[in-house]
Amino acid sequence: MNATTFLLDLELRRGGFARRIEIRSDRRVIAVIGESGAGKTSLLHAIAGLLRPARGRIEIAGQCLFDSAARIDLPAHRRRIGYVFQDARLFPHLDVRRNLLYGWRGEARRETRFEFDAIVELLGIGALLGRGTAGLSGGETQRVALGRALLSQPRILLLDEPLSMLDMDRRDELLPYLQRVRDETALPMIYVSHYPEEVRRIAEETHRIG
Ligand SMILES: Nc1ncnc2c1ncn2[C@@H]1O[C@H](COP(=O)(O)OP(=O)(O)OP(=O)(O)O)[C@@H](O)[C@H]1O
Repeated sequence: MNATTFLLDLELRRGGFARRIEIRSDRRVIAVIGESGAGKTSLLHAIAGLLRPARGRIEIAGQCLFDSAARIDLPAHRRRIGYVFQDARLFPHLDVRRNLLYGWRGEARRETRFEFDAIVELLGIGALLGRGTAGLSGGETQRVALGRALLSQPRILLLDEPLSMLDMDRRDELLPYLQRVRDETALPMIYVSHYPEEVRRIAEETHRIG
């Protein structure tokens, strides 16, 4: 991407917590690192429309999602964001296939860029489709969560410490899938982590907050 991909200039407030965050980057894949409590998750929530900044502007890939001065505040469902949480948050009452299909509804069906079969192949989850979520390993769970996020046909992908619940061996297993998603989807991505060595394998540029 040639133009500025990420233009984030905002002030976050949450209870007694207040933080100004300024990130400007023309890279497609950036990482945000910082100590626990620095505001990384809050930043992703603000981008996703789950937390309203006290003031500021959020522009990603040329689209303005929030601008307090211009009174722009797109509702969360119109921001077209794929969000992968630390703890995956799969639906326990649905099998893997239905978890994936949950993302692929409504608007996402009308504008399909990431096809079901292609995503299943990309993430290597074909053998899991008929299974419940309870018996999945941590790495399998996160791959399904990634698939669900991609099938919602996002324009932006936000990853909040997707490896943090995994032990070292499982992290090494999941990383290549994250790299495939990065390389094959061509989506702007923000990758949040505590660990500089992990983000070096994923992101083109790292921003520290806090
Ligand atoms: N719902 C809330 N109400 C009040 N304060 C909150 C709320 N959620 C988070 N905070 C506070 O906001 C600050 C930033 O939290 P946030 O979760 O964004 O940090 P983080 O950098 O993602 O931390 P971690 O790496 O531990 O996940 C913390 O001081 C936290 O206690």
